[in-house]
Amino acid sequence: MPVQDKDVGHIITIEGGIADIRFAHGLPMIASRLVTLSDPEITIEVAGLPAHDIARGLVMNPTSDLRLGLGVRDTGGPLEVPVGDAVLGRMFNLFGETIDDGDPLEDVARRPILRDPVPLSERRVEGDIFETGIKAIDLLSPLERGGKAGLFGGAGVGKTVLITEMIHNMVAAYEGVCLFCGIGERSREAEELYREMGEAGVLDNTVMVFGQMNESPGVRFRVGHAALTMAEHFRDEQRRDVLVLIDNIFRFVQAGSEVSGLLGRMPSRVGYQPTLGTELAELEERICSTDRAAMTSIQAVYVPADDFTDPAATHTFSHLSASIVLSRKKASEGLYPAIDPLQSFSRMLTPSTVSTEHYRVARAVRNTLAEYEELKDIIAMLGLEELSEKDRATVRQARQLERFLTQPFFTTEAMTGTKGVLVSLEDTVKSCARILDGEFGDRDEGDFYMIGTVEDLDDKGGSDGA
Ligand SMILES: Nc1ncnc2c1ncn2[C@@H]1O[C@H](COP(=O)(O)OP(=O)(O)OP(=O)(O)O)[C@@H](O)[C@H]1O
Repeated sequence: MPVQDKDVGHIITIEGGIADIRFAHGLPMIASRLVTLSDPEITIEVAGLPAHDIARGLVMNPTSDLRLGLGVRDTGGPLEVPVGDAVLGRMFNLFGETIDDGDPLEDVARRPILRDPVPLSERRVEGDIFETGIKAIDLLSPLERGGKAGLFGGAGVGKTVLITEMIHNMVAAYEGVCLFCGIGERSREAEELYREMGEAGVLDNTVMVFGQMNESPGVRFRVGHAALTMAEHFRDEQRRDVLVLIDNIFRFVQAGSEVSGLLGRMPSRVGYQPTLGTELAELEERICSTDRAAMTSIQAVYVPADDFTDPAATHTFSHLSASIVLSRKKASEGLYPAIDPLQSFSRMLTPSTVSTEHYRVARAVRNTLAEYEELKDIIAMLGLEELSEKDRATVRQARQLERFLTQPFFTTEAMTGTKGVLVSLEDTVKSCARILDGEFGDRDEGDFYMIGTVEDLDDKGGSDGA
């Protein structure tokens, strides 16, 4: 389509990642995609209209190629990304360009990255458990098919490892489409994940979208929406279930805060943008299940300085049906996955949704671990010997359970030298019930470390029921 003069403006200021563009004949809409009349094109997203003839935009690409006076064209709508079967097995950036080594996509349907969430009346709550094969999660914070789960933790406690393990365990058996969205993390991780998924042979059902830490705040802020547009197309047009994995949702909040700073908005609580709540809701509310198909999501959430009262963490908590909290203390003791069962929560763990036995065992495990937690102070002051026989038995069982809930991962095999295991929920429940029954008496707690089910204890020797 020939460019009409009325759609063209000129850059009048460039500052940081922000450019002001003067349009002589009418302004573009907020969130419109503008492109420079240069080669290569630079994308600018309209973020504000500070005067009757000026649009203020976020520059999505590196700004070094911009210059004053450069012509800018309004494309008349937001950024668009390709959708449909053509995206399966491919890796994309925010602009919908492929970033793997395959051929570029041509002649594919595209959809705008910004869309309103599905109305409440069309949403559906599933109520089935989504098994992960990871003992500590399936037993104590089961995920919901069609629900949203968060993996919370400070730096380096194992969020990425856990999400990669879930991909490994779930994607091969999953009949729907798996969509992975990387926001603001290391590019190396993206490349590794792509290679691993290719090797595992699950790439055909997978789409990956990345806006990593080296990219502009605008890209990191929008890439989650781009990924959801692709996911929604599978759910709505093809009626296929979708599993959306996001690493890391905190980086989305952080990008929003950077954008807000660039636009000169006054910060709010703890320096975050005043619009944190709405921005997060705009993204999270798009992740939902409908009558057409289920959209399940697992999101890693970085918790700055291990402070769980940080506004980014608390706002994210409120959108989730399950939150799995990773603890630095457990990680430092090598108890991986470093899940803190007392802090983690799932809406699914109720007598009406899980089996009676699962509920009973999960409650008993949690209570035993909670009692042990309370006894720790006394043990530190007086020593284990001062405890009553009953309390000593509780401590013994809790320490066995704590170790039993560790699990060797497939994705860390090369690092730990231990083969990964996947344990069904049924086996986890049975094993924990036997530990709670005291069947393993004084058996060394170390024997329970990094095993699958209690059947594996036989391989470790020693005497059962001593
Ligand atoms: N299940 C596990 N088994 C063995 N080691 C693990 C496990 N999980 C994490 N680790 C160790 O912890 C390190 C950090 O893990 P990971 O990169 O997943 O953390 P993260 O929480 O995503 O960190 P960041 O916030 O920096 O991205 C790993 O490189 C590994 O050494």
